[in-house]
Amino acid sequence: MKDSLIIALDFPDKGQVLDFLVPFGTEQLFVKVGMELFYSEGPSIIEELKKQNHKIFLDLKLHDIPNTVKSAMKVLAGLGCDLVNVHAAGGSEMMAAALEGLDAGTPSGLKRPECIAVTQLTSTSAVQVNEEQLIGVSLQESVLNYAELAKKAGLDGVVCSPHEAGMIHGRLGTKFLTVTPGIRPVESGQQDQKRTATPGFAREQGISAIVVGRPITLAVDPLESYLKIKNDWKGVRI
Ligand SMILES: O=C(O)c1cc(=O)[nH]c(=O)n1[C@@H]1O[C@H](COP(=O)(O)O)[C@@H](O)[C@H]1O
Repeated sequence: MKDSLIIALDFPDKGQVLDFLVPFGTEQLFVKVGMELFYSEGPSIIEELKKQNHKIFLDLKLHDIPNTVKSAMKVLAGLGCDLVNVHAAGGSEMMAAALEGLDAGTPSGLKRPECIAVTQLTSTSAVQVNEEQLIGVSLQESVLNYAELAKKAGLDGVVCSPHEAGMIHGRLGTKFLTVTPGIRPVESGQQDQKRTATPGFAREQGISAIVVGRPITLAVDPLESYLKIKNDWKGVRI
């Protein structure tokens, strides 16, 4: 997990995923399966990606009452993913229940998937936190509050933007994972993301893993884009 570049496989079906992966050959990737792909293909897509030896972040952002999240996590733990997530806004009781479900569902002899909590989505701006959520604290304070709740509940880390990761590591330690989407090389458009940063900025913040979707999946040459972002993220000069 540490220092990973996670590719968001935001595709509508398995056929497009397999086509996308061809140029990567036998390189072991860390990939993210989100709602679109999982809802269209179901658990078989996880099996397929595991067969290809890739590490998997199953991003379903669970957010429900504790009992429902616990039961759902028990099922997801059986799929053999490396990383799963919940929304921190579901609260500390829900996050603790997610872990109970994962512990209960992890097949014996296997490692429980790591579990992280989404703080404030990277598509949310500071203005939206003030004017829509009406929570009375700044975006930064809200992210830190959610991160503290996640840590107290026993989670392994959080999803946040690259701009909050340094603050979170400073308060909660560097072992607590920060996984950051909203990564945009200078030449990429922002699309719906609000709190973005370059891979190089992410490296300077000591972020645990970055998540990159469209700058790779929509690139004319996805492999070239992946390698360029990876080099920038690892600080490799070419
Ligand atoms: O949990 C996530 O992965 C996530 C959280 C968040 O706050 N923001 C965010 O963009 N994501 C996911 O990260 C990916 C980012 O994709 P791109 O914006 O295309 O790079 C998408 O699959 C999102 O669902």
